[in-house]
Formats: sequence, C-alpha cells, structure tokens
Amino acid sequence: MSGVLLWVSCGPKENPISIVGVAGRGGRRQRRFGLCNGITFASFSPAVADPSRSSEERVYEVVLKQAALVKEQNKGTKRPLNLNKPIQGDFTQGDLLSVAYDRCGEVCAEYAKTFYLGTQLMTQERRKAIWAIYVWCRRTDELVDGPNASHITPKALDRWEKRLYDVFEGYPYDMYDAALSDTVSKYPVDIQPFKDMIEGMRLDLRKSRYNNFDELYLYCYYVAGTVGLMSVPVMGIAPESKASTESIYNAALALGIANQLTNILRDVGEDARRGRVYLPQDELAQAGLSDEDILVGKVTDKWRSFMKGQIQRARMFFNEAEKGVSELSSASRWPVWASLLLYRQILDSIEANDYNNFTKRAYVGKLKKLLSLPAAYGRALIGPSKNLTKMVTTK
Ligand SMILES: CC(C)=CCC/C(C)=C/CC/C(C)=C/CC/C(C)=C/COP(=O)(O)OP(=O)(O)O
Repeated sequence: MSGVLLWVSCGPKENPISIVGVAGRGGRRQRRFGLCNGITFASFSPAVADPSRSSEERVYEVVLKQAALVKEQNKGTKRPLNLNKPIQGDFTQGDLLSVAYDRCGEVCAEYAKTFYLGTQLMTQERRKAIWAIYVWCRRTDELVDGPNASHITPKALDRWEKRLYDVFEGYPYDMYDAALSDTVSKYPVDIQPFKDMIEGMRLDLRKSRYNNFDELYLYCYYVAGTVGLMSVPVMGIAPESKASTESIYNAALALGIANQLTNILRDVGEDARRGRVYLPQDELAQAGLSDEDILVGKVTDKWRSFMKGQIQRARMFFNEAEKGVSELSSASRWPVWASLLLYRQILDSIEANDYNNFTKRAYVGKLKKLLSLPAAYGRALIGPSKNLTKMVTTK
C-alpha cells in the first residue's frame, strides 16, 4: 500500500491530495467554511448558472443535455486515450490500467464498504469504471473535507478542474486519474457532472446556510445528483427499455438528491456543531424554529412536525428514483435497489429515534441491511416496464 500514497500525492504543482490514511470519513458537510465568504467565482460557468429560473428547472436542463449526449455518444464517437505522458512507475499501459483499477477498488473497499459490496454485484468492467468514478468523487470531496481542507482555496479547486479537463482529454496525472481517463474513453460519460461537483465544493467553501429549498436542491444536485448522472452511462440502460433516456437520468438525479437529503436529515446535530445548517431557513422559520433551536437540540412537537415534512420530501425523491431503477441494465439493478432500500431506511430510523437527530445517529442495523439484499434482488428481477406511461416524467 505504500506506493499508493505516492500515487495519490498528485500531479505537478498540485496541493497534495490524499485519499489514503485519512482518519474518519464523515459526510461532505464536515468541511471548514468561512475561508472565502463573499468571494464569487466569475471565471467559471457551471451548467446551472442562470439565477432567473428555479434550481429544478436549471438542473433539469443538465439532465436533458446529458441524455442527448449519451444518445449521441452511443452512436459511436469515442474519446481518445493518450496515456503517453509519463506516469510515475515502470508500467506498460496494460499493467498501469489494471493496477490503477485495482487501487481504485482498494480505496472503495476501505472507505465505502457497503458501496464496495454493491459493486461486487456488477459486471467486472462496470465495477471498475464505477470505482474510478467513486475515487475521483472522493478525492474531490476531500479537497474541502480532508486533512488538507484548511489550506484549500478556490484556486486549488480551479487547478483540480483544469486537471479534470486533462483527464477527459486522456492526459492523466496519476494512477487514479488514469483509471478515470480510461473509463471516460469507454463509456459515454460527460464532463459536466464532474465540473458541477467541483462547483458544489466551491459552494461549500463559501456557504453554510440555505435560504430555501431551491438553494438546497442546487447544493444537493452539485454534491450528489451529479453522481447519479455520472453513474448511468456506466451502469447502462436495459436494451429492452422503452423509457426515454431523460426520464432515466431524471430518476438517477432523484436518487442522488434523495440520498443527500437523507444524509442531511441524519446529520443535523453533527453539522450544527460544525457551524452548518443545511435545512431551508424559510421552512425552519415557518415552523417557528431557528438555528438556535437546532444547537440547543431539544426534540419538541414543533421539531417533530418539521421533520415529518422534511422526511416526506426525501421519500418523494426516493419514489421518483424508484421509477428508473427497473430501466437499468439487469446487472446494475440489484446494487442500485440495494443502495436505495438501505439509504431510505435511514429515514425510518430517524422516525424510530423519535426525530432526535441532534444527538442520536440514525443507522440501519446489520440484520436489516442483510435482509435488504434479497429484497433488492427480488425487485431487480423486474425489468423495464412495457407500459410507457409508467415512466413519463413530470417535467
Ligand atoms: C436510479 C437510477 C436510474 C440510477 C442510479 C444512479 C445512482 C447510482 C445514484 C446514486 C447517487 C449517489 C450514490 C449519490 C451520493 C449520495 C450520498 C449522500 C452519499 C453519501 O456519502 P457519504 O457521506 O460517504 O455517506 P455516509 O456518511 O452515509 O457513509
């Protein structure tokens, strides 16, 4: 494993980015903030920059674009992979890629055990590609959440974005990049969700409150919805699916949003102690609650009723996501169902804790986790719906 540190310590002129040997994993809300309050990043144009429309409308445009691109790329346009630039180590290209993917697998196995198990249910090719994407997301997250987070500036994120472009052009800086370069050369994965995830990190550096759900939705898209959009091209759509590509991408986006909302509801107390409140401020105020109540952490009827509404909304996103899972290729359905069923149970657990998400961490016990696997398997047997109307999106 010692070589890994070397590989991860990144490309030329980069701040060291470590994904190994990091104590604790934590969510993406453990980041420090206040480093760059008030700084705007005019040099970037994320896909969802127009403030005159709702976040949902703007994000849906990204979904449409992704769906159009995947159709285009499925017609046969392939990106070149130029692994010509020297990468540390004495490897042939074949060796390099197989070692690179193995390393990505090791990182997943170490940091995301359940996720790693889920990937074991996929075909080998897809599993490797999903590992490569996971590792890139994890490294991105660690820029603002990892051991070097206090030194991270918007400039470092700009450099990370430049490096992302290089990876997509087929010029990786290190092994993990090489795996991603290979993945994006094989699957119709677009750069946009990756760029948007970096935008989410910029947002996290400068923002610790969300005025309303529209703002929160955008944040959830950046940090989690993007993962859904990155994953579908690798997971694949069932050849017999009659659903529109955009409806499937929309379901994938919904799963990312649902997961992130669940994550936020689970970690309310923990986040508040770090100075962060992700719950929509206007909804808190309407419920007669404030940041102060969250810090005090007393479960009151007001809180219970507020939480019921938040949980209901997260469940709506899970329901939206459900509509798309059956349309995925058969080998990808089981892991996706498993992760959906498992993560959704965190909401049940918050209820079982009588909505005390201030001091009690909601979790899904081992037995429930285990039982979810056959349940997920059963659902995964159901393939694409023959009835088109079932998948028509609401937008
Ligand atoms: C539904 C369809 C059509 C496709 C599936 C598309 C996928 C895979 C969507 C899932 C997107 C996803 C996994 C988003 C990440 C969301 C999230 C909140 C992850 C939590 O990360 P950690 O912070 O490490 O979690 P824990 O703190 O719970 O360990």
